[in-house]
Amino acid sequence: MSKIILHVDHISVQRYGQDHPVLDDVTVQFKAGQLVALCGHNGAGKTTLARAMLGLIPLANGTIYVEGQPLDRNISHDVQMVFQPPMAQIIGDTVFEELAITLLQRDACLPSNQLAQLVTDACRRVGLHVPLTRGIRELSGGELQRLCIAQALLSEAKILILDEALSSLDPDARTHLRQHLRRLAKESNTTLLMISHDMEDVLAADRVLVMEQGRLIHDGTPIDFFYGNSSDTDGTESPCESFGFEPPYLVQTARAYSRRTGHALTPVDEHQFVEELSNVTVPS
Ligand SMILES: Nc1ncnc2c1ncn2[C@@H]1O[C@H](COP(=O)(O)OP(=O)(O)OP(=O)(O)O)[C@@H](O)[C@H]1O
Repeated sequence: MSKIILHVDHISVQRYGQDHPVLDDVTVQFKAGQLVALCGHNGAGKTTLARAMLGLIPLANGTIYVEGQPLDRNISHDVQMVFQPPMAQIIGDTVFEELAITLLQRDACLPSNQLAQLVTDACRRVGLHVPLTRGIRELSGGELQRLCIAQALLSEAKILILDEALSSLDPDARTHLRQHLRRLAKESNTTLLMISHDMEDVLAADRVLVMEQGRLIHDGTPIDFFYGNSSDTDGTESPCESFGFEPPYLVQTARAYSRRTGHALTPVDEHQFVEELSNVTVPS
């Protein structure tokens, strides 16, 4: 069983002049190697939770532990965030410079041939296929997002927070990068916390967290979230709908099929949908 990397233990955050806490007694644990989606309507407290996990916000109550140690300034490099807008975190002039700076911060004596290889590998891992000499200002929005994710992965953080980091990508690039992130989480044993309003992002995650008015109100798998009790074929609302989100087209189609035929399908991607459909026994 993978170990607990980060433990948010009953934390509350109170902003000056506000009656209600912005985070209200939030408790959640994160294991290594998971892609976790964090969703919630505007103002629910998602970014505040992320910033608290980075150690950037004073807590009114509770403690955050990273690998069992209370979070403080000395160990906050274990948690990294891809900020919005992405340019806010860029220092270098070219793709190579940007990634080399991060690598050299880790090991200032890296030989140049190894440095070049590691930069090339980092770009490949996130699907950034541009010359390493390309100027940062010449990158498209999607390429810049990939560069920021590559940089955050090179920092060897144990928890990487992506706050709406896929939002500027076109739908194809978004689908591709989502699958990539899922693989990266497993391969590098990094926990990726993806803050998103996009239900397609949520569908691709291993786990779904939902926040409302500063509280964590749901923690489960995408199947729980989108299909609820999988034996329901009578149109009962799923948690996704009851929290006020619109399920992705794939989920709506599968649920319509289940209601109409009485065969409960719970796919989270197209391949699974086809497989589940092909296993349905049709009465002769
Ligand atoms: N620096 C601040 N000072 C006072 N209140 C703040 C501050 N930052 C955030 N808030 C308030 O805290 C609440 C939660 O904000 P937060 O940005 O965490 O929500 P969110 O879920 O990330 O929202 P969104 O989806 O709109 O980005 C909001 O009511 C917001 O107005």
